[in-house]
Amino acid sequence: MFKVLVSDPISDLGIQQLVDAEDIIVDKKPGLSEDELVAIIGEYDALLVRSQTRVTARIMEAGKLLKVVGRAGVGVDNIDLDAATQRGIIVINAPDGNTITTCEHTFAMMMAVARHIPQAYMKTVNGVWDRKSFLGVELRNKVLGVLGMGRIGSEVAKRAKAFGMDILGYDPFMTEERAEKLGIKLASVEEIVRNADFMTVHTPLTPETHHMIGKDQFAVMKPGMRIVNCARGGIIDEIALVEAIDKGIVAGAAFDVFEVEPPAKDHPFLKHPKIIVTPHLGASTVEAQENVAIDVSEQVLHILRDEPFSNAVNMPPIPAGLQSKLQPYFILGEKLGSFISQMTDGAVQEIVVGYSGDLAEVDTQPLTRYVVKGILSHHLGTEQVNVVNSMHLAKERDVNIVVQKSHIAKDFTNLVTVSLRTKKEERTVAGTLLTGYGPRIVQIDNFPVDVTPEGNLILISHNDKPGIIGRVGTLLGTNDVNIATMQVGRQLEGGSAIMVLRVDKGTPKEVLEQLTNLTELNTAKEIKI
Ligand SMILES: NC(=O)C1=CN([C@@H]2O[C@H](COP(=O)(O)OP(=O)(O)OC[C@H]3O[C@@H](n4cnc5c(N)ncnc54)[C@H](O)[C@@H]3O)[C@@H](O)[C@H]2O)C=CC1
Ligand SMILES: O=C(O)CCC(=O)C(=O)O
Repeated sequence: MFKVLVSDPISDLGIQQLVDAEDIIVDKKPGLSEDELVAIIGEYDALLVRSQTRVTARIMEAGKLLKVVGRAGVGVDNIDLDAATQRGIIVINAPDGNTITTCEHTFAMMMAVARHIPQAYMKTVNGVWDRKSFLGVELRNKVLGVLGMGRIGSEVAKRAKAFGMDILGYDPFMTEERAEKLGIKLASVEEIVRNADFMTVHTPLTPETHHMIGKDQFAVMKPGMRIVNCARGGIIDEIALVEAIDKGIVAGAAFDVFEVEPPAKDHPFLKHPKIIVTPHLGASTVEAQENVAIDVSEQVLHILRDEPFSNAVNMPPIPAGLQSKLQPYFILGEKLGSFISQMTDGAVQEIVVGYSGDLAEVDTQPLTRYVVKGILSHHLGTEQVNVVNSMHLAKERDVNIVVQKSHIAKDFTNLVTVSLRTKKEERTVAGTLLTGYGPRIVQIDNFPVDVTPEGNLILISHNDKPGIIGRVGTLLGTNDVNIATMQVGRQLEGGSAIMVLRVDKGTPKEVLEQLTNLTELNTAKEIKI
């Protein structure tokens, strides 16, 4: 017998298959505190949550029998994934079941902000017949900017076309071919901000998307823009948005999500006449709640019964015999993927992974998953990508993956080479495991290097001229960025060269910009591993 605890309000119909299963006992106990959960979780094999329960390390520590945490929805930001992975608890989500519902909520919000529906409703029910204050705008012939063209963003774009809108889309994984199929135009964030009349965000919240619409973007924004956020609080800088509305740059905003939920009582959105809000209702329809509960219950059943399952967010499927041989390479592969995705610009089209030397002899499929995970995590967020789903996510985004093997690894017993082809460029890194020293990057493009892929790095491309290293050192020093180690690689004296610096902390954007302005310096990128 397995025991399943449902700790959030989850559709009864959706979990019926669990209730009906002869080998499962389901307990529904919504609204428990962390302490209360810690006290009872020890007797359960599975925990089913929506977004209210915060599944903390303490809860998982106390869940001695816990095999799986099921999230009835997409975002798993309420679950401590590292703690789950450390304890071998599988976390699964239901990524598809609420796509259409959230897309439709986005439209409800877009229409409501275009026509002032909540504000007009409030006046009307309060007895004021005001037909003058609420002049709206049409969606027809307007430009809609969609940031994040995944499941929900793509559905929004399809429907916006039916409203006669022109769509500009931005997504690091969007290729020209997919954009053409969807009938949208690819654009940069800046192009969207400068040209769109409406803008909607559908990305996860990652370090890269945090405040991706902030002061700088509002400064160049097309006046009269209307903004919708039904994805995650924090993608749009809330304070900067209020300022932009008050300056007359933004005409209105509709938010379903907040940086802190629920928002404080004095949150500036709550009393602002041009901002409309809903309490994270994007996925709240009968259909979506049934869908996600059915999906997640099905997978929980499979996991408890030791059957093949899908939608794991954190579990690496490693064939037992290969575990010990490949384990150290998993770390190397993921680091190479993370490094190359941060050094490369443009929408990813192809990933070529080469295995040379001893590695050519073994089944490297699990290792490729780690490389792809490292690449995709930079754009999709570490919470969403894992070695179970990385290949699937790449395929979903039309990213071609090529694996090459060679028995000869010049100068090394083993070498993993990763090349990334994007619309803009093709870049390469190669790495090896040095016995006793761990992972090393030994090649960046055509330059031989010896870099430990760890911590805060700055990758600089420059011309090999006297004085450049000194200028870089002085600039970083005056900006309080301390260099721990430095590696320089070049092919020919006086030719193009690269520098990899390890610094003690993150490098501010302005300092990277100042670096690129130095004579003989071409690019400077921060890489965090
Ligand atoms: N309000 C609500 O109740 C709901 C909110 N959501 C949220 O909506 C968001 C989107 O969900 P899905 O479409 O299902 O996810 P998805 O994973 O299918 O799509 C996200 C897309 O964002 C793109 N992206 C990542 N970084 C980017 C960047 N810097 N710039 C532009 N695009 C970037 C990714 O490439 C990906 O294609 C998620 O944050 C999810 O948690 C989802 C369902 C309900
Ligand atoms: O369960 C909910 O209502 C939240 C949905 C959501 O934000 C998600 O699925 O990411």
